[in-house]
Amino acid sequence: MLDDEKAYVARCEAALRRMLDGARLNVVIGERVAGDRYSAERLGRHLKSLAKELGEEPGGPPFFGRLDFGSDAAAGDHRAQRYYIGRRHISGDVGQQPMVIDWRAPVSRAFYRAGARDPQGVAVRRRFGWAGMTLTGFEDERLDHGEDLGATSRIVAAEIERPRVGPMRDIVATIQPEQDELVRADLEESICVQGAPGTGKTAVGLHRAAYLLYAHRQRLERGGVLVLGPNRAFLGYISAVLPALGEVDVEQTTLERLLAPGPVQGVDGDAAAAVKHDARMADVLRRALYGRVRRPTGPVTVPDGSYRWRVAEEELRRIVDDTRREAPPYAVGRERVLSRTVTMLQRQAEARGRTVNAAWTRKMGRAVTPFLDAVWPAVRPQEVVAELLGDPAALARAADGTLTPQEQAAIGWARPPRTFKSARWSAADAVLIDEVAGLLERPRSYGHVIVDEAQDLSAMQCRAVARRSEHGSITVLGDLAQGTTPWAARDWRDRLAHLGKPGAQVIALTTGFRVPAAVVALANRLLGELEVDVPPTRSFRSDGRLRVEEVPDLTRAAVAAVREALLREGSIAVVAADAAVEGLAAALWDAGVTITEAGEAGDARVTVVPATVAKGLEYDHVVVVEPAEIVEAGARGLNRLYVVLTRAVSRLDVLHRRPLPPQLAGA
Ligand SMILES: Nc1ncnc2c1ncn2[C@@H]1O[C@H](COP(=O)(O)OP(=O)(O)OP(=O)(O)O)[C@@H](O)[C@H]1O
Repeated sequence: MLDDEKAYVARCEAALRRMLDGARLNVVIGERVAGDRYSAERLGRHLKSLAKELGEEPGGPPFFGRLDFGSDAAAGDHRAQRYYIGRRHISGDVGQQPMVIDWRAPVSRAFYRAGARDPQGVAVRRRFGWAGMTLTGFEDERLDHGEDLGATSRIVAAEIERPRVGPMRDIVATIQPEQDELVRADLEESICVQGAPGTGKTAVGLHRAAYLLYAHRQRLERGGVLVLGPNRAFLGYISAVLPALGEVDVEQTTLERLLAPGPVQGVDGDAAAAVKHDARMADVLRRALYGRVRRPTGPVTVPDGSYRWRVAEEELRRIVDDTRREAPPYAVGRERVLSRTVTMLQRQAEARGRTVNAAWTRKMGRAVTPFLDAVWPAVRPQEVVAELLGDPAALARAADGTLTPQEQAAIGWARPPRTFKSARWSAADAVLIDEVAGLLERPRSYGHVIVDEAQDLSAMQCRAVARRSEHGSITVLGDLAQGTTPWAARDWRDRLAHLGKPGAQVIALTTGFRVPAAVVALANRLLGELEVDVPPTRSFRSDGRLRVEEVPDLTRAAVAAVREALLREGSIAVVAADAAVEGLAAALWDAGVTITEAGEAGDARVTVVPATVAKGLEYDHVVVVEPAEIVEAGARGLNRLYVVLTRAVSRLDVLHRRPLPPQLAGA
């Protein structure tokens, strides 16, 4: 029977080659047959992108599952049909059904969701085991006989427990039913996934992106899909997943880089950052911007040949007041005031029998500009923020009743730059500038935005995301227990409101696929102290090893732990307080151990990871150095330690010289 399946593999590979050859040939023919140059180019571009998609796709097994539908009515249209499920669609011969169905196609849903209790018409579900490109075996579940292995399937368990090497991989072959529900949620639905470490939030988010692009290709290609992660190391770690699923056009970045593409030059103190990230700043900025709009004083008069046109002060006031009431984006408002004023002039001119054309309108527009600059001046967002932070009187005007005098003092610049162009903007300033830019002009709205580690976003950062998903939906991924920024969320409701999706459903994932049970138990000792209400997690994994050791020399012990870990397969990380990282890296280097930077692709199996960068990453073997120092290194230190302790897939060593934090004592 395995031989039959191997023969099918060979047929699939041949069919895939034919598809690729066909696509390439179409490019050539398409260029020749198109009637005119315009359609030749359009057709060519379309066919080339198809060929590129097919050709660029990284190789891999052609399928991972098979569904045999039963012959009763429950099977519906699929009665007695057999389907192979894989990462990509493979066409059959002309008039024949596909050799392999895309995992995202509607019929594939049963592969993930069918169970003994609800077989969905499926008689047998087959999972295939592979070693590289070689088919090594399969495992059947006779759902029609009530057989349902669920996550105890040998093949599923092997995939989840495999030692981790290199960057994150896709999980299409083993998506669990509760994950699949989130992956395939409707495009219109915004969802928030609260999940403990290793429950698959990131995996779910990335697969959801791939699913939505498949199900709503045209709409999303127009709007675009954006994935936001916490830092560069994290993005490096996840960057290969979507391309492996055939999706190369998803923008993956950090919010910081999205808002300030250049380097951030300024640094805020804690007090200033706290105020700048507070939702009240939205009000302050709005007032600062609209404080520039002035009441017209006096009429506008414009000489025009032997005539002189005039708009009275009263009328000008009405124009400005009406425009303010309509509340368009600021830049649109300016255009409106201009065109309404010119219209008034035009009416007078036409009443006098003057012929009015485009050149005349432009001339009037120029003549009205000084008035416009006085009542509704053009501004740049940086200018507004610089004035606010650099001029205490301006700040007081905009923040009166909203920020206390102390808060105003905290964000004011001690030494304002000469002009806004020479300001050294901080990361928080970039968020403020973006808020003003959003008042001036609405930014591009994506079709779907996926925000990972969203618990760490401030209210103002959430608003920046909301502006970019105004006409789309979002997937919010996070864990309240892993919040490490000073403004991290303690509950999801207010964050979802700032994200512009107050009605989004919050769904919890509670099965952990990364962290072994013994390690979960250790980390859970901290949960009670983190002041968040999150459901407990059940670890899928009973394997794994935890070692907590008091040592006289941390560096020497860390080097020894790494040496021992190197005897086995898998990635290794030494995680320590940021200040200790350099010393540890140097010691490992001296001991002849090659290391790579967190999130960088490299051959070395060992990484030294600063505690502040560890979020979202995972390694097969983790060596945590001096927990007490990690806790002390900043606010929310216990949350930080919780993140650090939950990065291990197989083995965790906790090395300490000083006493462990009391919550871990006796571990
Ligand atoms: N259904 C699954 N099958 C196989 N592996 C899975 C499955 N779900 C999750 N995993 C694996 O478990 C690990 C943790 O997943 P992921 O990083 O998505 O979790 P997370 O909830 O984002 O964790 P964290 O909160 O720590 O960032 C990954 O290696 C992922 O590939």
